[in-house]
Amino acid sequence: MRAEKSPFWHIGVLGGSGLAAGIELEDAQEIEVASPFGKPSGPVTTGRIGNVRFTFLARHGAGHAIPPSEINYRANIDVLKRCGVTDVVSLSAIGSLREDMAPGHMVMVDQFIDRTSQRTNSFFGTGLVAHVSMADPTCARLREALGEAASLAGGHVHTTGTYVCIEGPQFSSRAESRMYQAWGADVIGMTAMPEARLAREAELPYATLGMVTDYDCWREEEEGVEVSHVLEVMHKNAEIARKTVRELARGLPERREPVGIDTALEYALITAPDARDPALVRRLDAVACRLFGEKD
Ligand SMILES: CSC[C@H]1O[C@H](OP(=O)(O)O)[C@H](O)[C@@H]1O
Ligand SMILES: Nc1ncnc2[nH]cnc12
Repeated sequence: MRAEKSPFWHIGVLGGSGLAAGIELEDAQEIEVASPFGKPSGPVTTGRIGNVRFTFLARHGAGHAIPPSEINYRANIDVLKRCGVTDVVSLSAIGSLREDMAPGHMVMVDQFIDRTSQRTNSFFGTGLVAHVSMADPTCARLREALGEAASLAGGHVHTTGTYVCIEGPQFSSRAESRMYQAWGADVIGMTAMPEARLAREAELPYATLGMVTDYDCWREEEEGVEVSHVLEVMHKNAEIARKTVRELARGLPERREPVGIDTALEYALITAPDARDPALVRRLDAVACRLFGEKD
């Protein structure tokens, strides 16, 4: 595993509901990548759009077989890092908690509220403790490039939004939906956490392109959310999502300048070297390759 990031863009794409079929890539190759954190959601597909490399992984697996709580988020992020990705884009179906974020719109999520309770949310633990900052959980540079690309692809784009991540798999009650509004959340989903936390620990800039599929259930006149309706909207939007990825590839500068998130672990490790668990350190050969990987 190379210790330093490539000076060229390599975007990992985590495809969500309605996007398991992936994105169109040149010279595409499907690869099974093993992870010390267990089984990822499936094989990755790696290829190019112009000069930019993309590696795609369907987070719910083939045929959407894996529910949000059972996704092995650690293995998915580890595998993307192992493939050498420099940045991660998440494509997600979301419910809207605001009148002006209508079904069909795109939201460039910049903040999260985490309501999940059953997911392993860190690569670190006993024998190697780390505390990374999550003050700004998404990468402003990547988010802006993705938002620009989504606009060029014909999307109606909201440039910021707070995403509340629920455990699911059930949708929310009306009381919960209104409570999330009162908390200041704009959109709702079930998968961005702990994905965004783990990306940060793996020193990978992360951005979510949320595609609004429904108004959740806070509106009096609205029936509850139905999956068939969510998927119908997602299938209509899938082409815009794929076009967004192509526009992103076109819009990125040829070389990738480093960002602060590339060194997020620099001051995060607190465990003294002689108190570290060597087995845990070995498992972090990709996630923390800059610190524990083989030197070139
Ligand atoms: C199919 S509706 C609920 C489902 O859709 C979203 O998934 P993803 O973020 O992977 O697109 C939501 O978070 C739920 O998992
Ligand atoms: N209303 C909603 N709640 C949670 N996850 C969703 N994904 C799409 N719509 C959603």
